[in-house]
Amino acid sequence: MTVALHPSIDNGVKQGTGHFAGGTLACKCKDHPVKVGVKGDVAHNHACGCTKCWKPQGATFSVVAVVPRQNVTVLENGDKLQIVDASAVIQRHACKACGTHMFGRIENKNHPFYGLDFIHPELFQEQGSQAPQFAAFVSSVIESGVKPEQMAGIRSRLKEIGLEPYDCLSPALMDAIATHVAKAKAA
Ligand SMILES: N[C@@H](CCC(=O)N[C@@H](CSCO)C(=O)NCC(=O)O)C(=O)O
Ligand SMILES: [Zn+2]
Ligand SMILES: [Zn+2]
Repeated sequence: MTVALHPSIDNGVKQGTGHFAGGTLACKCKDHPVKVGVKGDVAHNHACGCTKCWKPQGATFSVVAVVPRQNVTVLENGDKLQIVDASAVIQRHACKACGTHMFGRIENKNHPFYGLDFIHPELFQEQGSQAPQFAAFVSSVIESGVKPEQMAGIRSRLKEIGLEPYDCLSPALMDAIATHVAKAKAA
């Protein structure tokens, strides 16, 4: 049996259309689902192995991407949202009833990713958003109970579906963080 990573990539990564105009994210509640509108396509979509990102039941990885925060609007049942951990860098707004994280927001204006919200594209009611590009925080799955002996299989399956595994973020994002830090130091 192949290693299960996340239901949206286990049968292969489906490419985006390249012109996704945005859509509506819906939580898992049958009654009064929380709905969040997102304008435009997502960026830096990735599989994330960290313990903090929301994953559907049984998944080892989350699939998470960023969008400009001004493109994110709560459309329906926002009263069901609560912040999972107010002390975290990314404040994840989750549905109190079903636990689904609807968007994660950075409030620290000095953070390299300030201005970007983290969202889970699998919650889009529409098809065609950017496909996952890489896998991040892969080693962190061990913190959620994956055995170290399983890591070789997980990394090789990620590579097989075209997601380069990194143990932090991708080189492009790590460079963006370092550039921000260098500029802040020079200022
Ligand atoms: N080993 C830790 C790593 C957690 C972590 O640093 N997660 C990243 C990536 S989340 C989306 O890519 C992060 O930026 N976290 C900030 C935050 O969660 O507020 C673990 O697994 O817990
Ligand atoms: Zn819900
Ligand atoms: Zn994460």
